[in-house]
Amino acid sequence: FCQSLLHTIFPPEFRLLITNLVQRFSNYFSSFCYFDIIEIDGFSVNELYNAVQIYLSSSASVFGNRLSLTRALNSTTFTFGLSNNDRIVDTFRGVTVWWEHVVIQTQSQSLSWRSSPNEKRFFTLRILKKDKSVVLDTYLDHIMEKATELRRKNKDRLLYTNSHGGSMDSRGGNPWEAVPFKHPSTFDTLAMDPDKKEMILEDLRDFVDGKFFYQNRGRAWKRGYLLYGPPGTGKSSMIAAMANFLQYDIYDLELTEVNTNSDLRKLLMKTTSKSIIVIEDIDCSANLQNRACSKIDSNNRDPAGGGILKEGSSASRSITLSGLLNFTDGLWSCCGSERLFVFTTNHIERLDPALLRSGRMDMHIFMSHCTFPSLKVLMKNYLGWIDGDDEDVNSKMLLQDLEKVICAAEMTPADISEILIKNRRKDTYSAMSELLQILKYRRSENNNMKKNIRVSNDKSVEEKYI
Ligand SMILES: Nc1ncnc2c1ncn2[C@@H]1O[C@H](COP(=O)(O)OP(=O)(O)OP(=O)(O)O)[C@@H](O)[C@H]1O
Ligand SMILES: [Mg+2]
Repeated sequence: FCQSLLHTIFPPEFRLLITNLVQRFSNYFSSFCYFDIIEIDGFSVNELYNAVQIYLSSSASVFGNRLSLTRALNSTTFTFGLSNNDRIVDTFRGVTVWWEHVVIQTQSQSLSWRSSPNEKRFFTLRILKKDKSVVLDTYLDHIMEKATELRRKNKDRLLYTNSHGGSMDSRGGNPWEAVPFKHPSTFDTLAMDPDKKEMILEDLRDFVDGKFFYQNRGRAWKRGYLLYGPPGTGKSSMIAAMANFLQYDIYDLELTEVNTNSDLRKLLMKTTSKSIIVIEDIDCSANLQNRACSKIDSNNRDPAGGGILKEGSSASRSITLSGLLNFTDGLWSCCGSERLFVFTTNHIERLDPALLRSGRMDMHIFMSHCTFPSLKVLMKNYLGWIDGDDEDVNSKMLLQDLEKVICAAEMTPADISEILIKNRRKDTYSAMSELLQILKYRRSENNNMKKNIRVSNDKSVEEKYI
């Protein structure tokens, strides 16, 4: 009625003025304010619109009755979204906000060769005026952060490798090449002492939650792990389990491909946060005995006392131990945050103490030969054996026998996995009996070998005296 009255009485310019005035007047007395977050801002996509969409998808899946469902390329999960013109309420630090997803059909303006979208989409955020500062100062940042986290969670994680050394590729881009990371190892399938496993998990949880702890103590938000032990004890499997647990990408650094310290630095600068930087078999990767000897003298002679180094050998490259130390602990190491450095070796005694000190390698984890608790995990993995399910006396005795021989057999989890894979079609009891025979055989072999060593040692002592 008011509108038609306006139309008949007032001229158009005057009508606009009055409408504006009424709007201002009602805005002045309303306790709400509104923000429109438009999908396309001019010609570019509004990042905040995408972030809100992802952010709301997490709560929409819980509260919504009618939702849109999408699955993006390279995504591992489905994404829920608000349907057109649907609403949702969210709360943040005690503040309630109302979201509406508005879709307006627009008419195509011209006949052009480019198909233009004929929908205008935006989110409207309605908040109480008194909450404006909370929303603008922290809520929107919280949405952006949460969206980045969800995006990372839903995306395939990547395994990077430096196939071009540290130099930029011909396209001037990233020195790292990536493939989707699909390793299925988890802490559940990892065979190791349960206490040790829990200690590592606790350490990883602490690290992830430690943003403010590290910041307040003036430390770079990074942590170093050294995994050492015989081949086949699960060092690489542990790295995969860590990445799967933390949902991090992995940068597998092939040190022998890197020619100079500056290339090493470039590689480091191109890694992202929330990642694990891995150097496998660090003792074989380069000549890194100590800081001084890693420098090559003018005659290309190994300063540690060795002969002249062959051209192109790892030591004749100019990557040095101090370069590697700076990589893990120097000023450059904090150019990103929330990163783990994991080094593996079969021979910890060959590593320079500088590399092992806390702050560089904060945790030294020994991956041992298979123990009884590890064996239980492997039997669960490969035979579907469940602890406590062995009711009959024979099975219980078999289990006790396995416990007695497992340590003396000195077999790695990789060896035992192979035996269990071969016998996985047999029933659990037969597979375990087969394993017991092999363990007993390995134990007696080990005992004989130790005896022979003792005899030869005794003989050499006798010869010395004669
Ligand atoms: N602790 C373990 N838990 C579960 N599986 C294991 C474990 N150790 C070894 N395996 C099995 O053995 C295979 C080889 O293990 P992995 O590559 O992790 O050993 P590694 O310690 O890295 O050996 P290397 O020192 O030769 O690199 C894995 O594919 C896995 O199936
Ligand atoms: Mg390995």
